[in-house]
Amino acid sequence: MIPTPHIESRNKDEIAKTVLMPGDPLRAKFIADTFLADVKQFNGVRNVLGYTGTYNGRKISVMASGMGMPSIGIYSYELYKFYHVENIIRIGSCGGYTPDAKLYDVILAKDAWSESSYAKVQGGYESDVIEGTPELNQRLMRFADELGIPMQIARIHSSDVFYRENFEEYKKIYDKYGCVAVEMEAFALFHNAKVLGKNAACLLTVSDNLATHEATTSEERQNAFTNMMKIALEMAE
Ligand SMILES: O=P(O)(O)O[C@H]1O[C@H](CO)[C@@H](O)[C@H]1O
Ligand SMILES: O=c1cc[nH]c(=O)[nH]1
Repeated sequence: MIPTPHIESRNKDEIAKTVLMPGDPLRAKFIADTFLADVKQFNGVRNVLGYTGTYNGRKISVMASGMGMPSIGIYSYELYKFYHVENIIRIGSCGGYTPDAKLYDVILAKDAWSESSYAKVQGGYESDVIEGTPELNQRLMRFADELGIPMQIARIHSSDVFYRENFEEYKKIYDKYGCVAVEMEAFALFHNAKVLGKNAACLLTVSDNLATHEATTSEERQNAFTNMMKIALEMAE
């Protein structure tokens, strides 16, 4: 069933087996412009930009997910199911829940805890925790090591809500569930990978910290989180 309602490519070979997936379409463009050669744009529907190119001669794609679980739920499902994508690596920004999470730190999500109904509604999944694919995580840990980039492996919180009325709630989520940072997509991505027999991982860069109130700018979130990009790009086939 291609093209899909949200991806305009008519040829599944235009998309690599491994797709890097930032939330921000302009972060996807930055990665294509900065790191890839022989770049071809395969999606522009709704400005959710998608590109395929080569990294050190190896094929890889990068496409935005938009923000939130409904959005990454659509794009990751279409890529896995209709374009035969095998691996999706989310490369996102996150808010630190503890002062130990410093701006620009890279976190690999071992698993995601969420109060979201996404997995239950999509596939009857009852638990509130879903793991990333351990084999992908092993590879990403090795790449980070080889590149000399420090990376923490931890549980994260996937939230449906960016602006909580009760701001202090994050402290309870840290204490009770051990989530070191918050973002808004990994739980749905991990679920889609699980139900479709595919692989998913989530690399995050700390863009702000709820405990210390430090924050990066929107421009830095778009263009400056290059360490996680370099780790993820090593996944090129
Ligand atoms: O920087 P991205 O990948 O969009 O990730 C984070 O930033 C957005 C919120 O500002 C949410 O999508 C959240 O998950
Ligand atoms: O979802 C997110 C991403 C970055 N910072 C936050 O506080 N929340």
